[in-house]
Amino acid sequence: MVVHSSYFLLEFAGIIIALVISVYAYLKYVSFSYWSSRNVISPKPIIPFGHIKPVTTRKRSIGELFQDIYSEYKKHPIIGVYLFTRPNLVIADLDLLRFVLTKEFPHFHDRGVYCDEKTEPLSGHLFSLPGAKWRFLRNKFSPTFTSSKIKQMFPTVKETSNRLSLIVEKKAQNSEVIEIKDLMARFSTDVIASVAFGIDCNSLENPDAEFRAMGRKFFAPRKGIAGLVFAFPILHKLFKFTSIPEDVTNFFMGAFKEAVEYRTANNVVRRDFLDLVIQLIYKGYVHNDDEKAPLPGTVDEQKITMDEGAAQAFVFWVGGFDTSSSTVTHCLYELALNQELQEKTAAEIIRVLEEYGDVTYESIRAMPHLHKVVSETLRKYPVVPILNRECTEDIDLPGTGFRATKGTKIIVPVLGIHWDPDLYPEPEKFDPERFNEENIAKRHPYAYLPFGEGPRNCIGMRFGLVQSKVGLIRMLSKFRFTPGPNLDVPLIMDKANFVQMALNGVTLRVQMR
Ligand code: HEM
Repeated sequence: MVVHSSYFLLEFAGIIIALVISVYAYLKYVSFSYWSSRNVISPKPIIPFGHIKPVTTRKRSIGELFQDIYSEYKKHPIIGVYLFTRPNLVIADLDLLRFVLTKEFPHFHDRGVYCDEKTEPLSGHLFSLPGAKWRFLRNKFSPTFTSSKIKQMFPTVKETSNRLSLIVEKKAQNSEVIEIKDLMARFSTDVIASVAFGIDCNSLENPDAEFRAMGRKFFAPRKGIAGLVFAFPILHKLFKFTSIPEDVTNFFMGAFKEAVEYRTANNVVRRDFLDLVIQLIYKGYVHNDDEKAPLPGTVDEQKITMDEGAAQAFVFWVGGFDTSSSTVTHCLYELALNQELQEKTAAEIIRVLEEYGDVTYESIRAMPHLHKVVSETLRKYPVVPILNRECTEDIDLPGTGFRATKGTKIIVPVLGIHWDPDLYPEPEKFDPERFNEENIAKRHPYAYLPFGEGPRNCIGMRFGLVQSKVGLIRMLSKFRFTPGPNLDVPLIMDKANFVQMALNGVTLRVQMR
């Protein structure tokens, strides 16, 4: 009996060892030889992580991982990496970036991220949709982001910024320390909730408002699986992982449908994103700015569904609130550390506000220094630290000898490029003059990618900039910021978050001017 069971144990151990050796050999000689067999330079992978181990152990964020790889291998135009066993191609050469993002966009028009409209309707949004469906919706929605449409939404941004100012004023009168990141997230939550869902959620006064709570929940890192599902979107389908927590989905679907029904039943017309989405649902196109109905046959009148509308309102919220609030937060942080620059920026703002009477859409354009400061903020802290694309049709990548085949995953290391000392000397230095006309002209246009590039760039760029600048104008025209006692200098970024965000918040002391 004893002899039998020890044979069994030995056999079992032998099978396990043989299995482990076979898997190891397969990974090493098959999976992880993908790049070497195609003569593409690749850092040595760690089995079974490939190159993603520092992210899974929270030593580096995903943006920092690709920054490290770019910095070390940037003399090569393309670099092969593995996210676990999944090959991804990093593009390090700026001309090649232009080729992928713009010139040959039809070969790279997808992101290759999870999207399953049937089981998760909110996942069918512009950011993740592939192919013809993306093109259809991007064409439908582009007219909703023109400057004249954004101008119509300006009063909402301005009114919300007044409320922001009142809240900060109470703190400034006693020279209190405030946590800027959360405050700004509440400001942009209120703006987006109003323009995309028609809801006055007032998270500025009520930090626990449901909209804000749902935002926190959606952006809370989903432990363990985030890196895996980014590398293998198929896991969503296999294991029924949803990309959005169920209660977040129910909340947004409900809020959107209720708002649409209320406006249509009561004939309410407000000049905001929701109104434009309603036009796309009921008419199939948005009115021209001159408000004349288009001639029959001159526009595509194919309507969008309620679910498609809800998914876009959702992505405007996801794409709009954290990006803008992080931008304002990082900017105030840098200005708190550099009082001279803060005074210079405030002086321009105060002078222009006196000239225009108040903050207006036009007054923002009269603040070139503020624009440089915001540009440098987005250079040093690109909220989206990598871009990604998927090759949708085989094509040779010029100057590399490599043919990208359908399905090849592409990564653009934005953080690495923005911190490249050959492009931006002393990259850790905050210097808005990098964005004066002369310096911009000297740089490659693809050396600056905070909003991406090409036909699939950020559709909300104008709105994001307006919202961020109005927040800054309100803050800097009335208040002075200095570092708070617990401020991390330099900022420590949250390694678990895809977007660039300060781990411990940004605490600044605020005083009246
Ligand atoms: C400072 C603010 C913002 C930053 C830094 C930012 C950044 C980005 C970046 C880097 C991308 C990817 C572009 C690419 O792959 O080439 C993107 C895509 C997108 N953004 Fe923004 N964004 C901001 C504000 C907004 C706002 C306010 C909205 C909506 C109201 C928005 C909606 C979107 C959407 C829908 C996409 C996907 C576009 C597509 O694939 O067609 N973003 N954004």
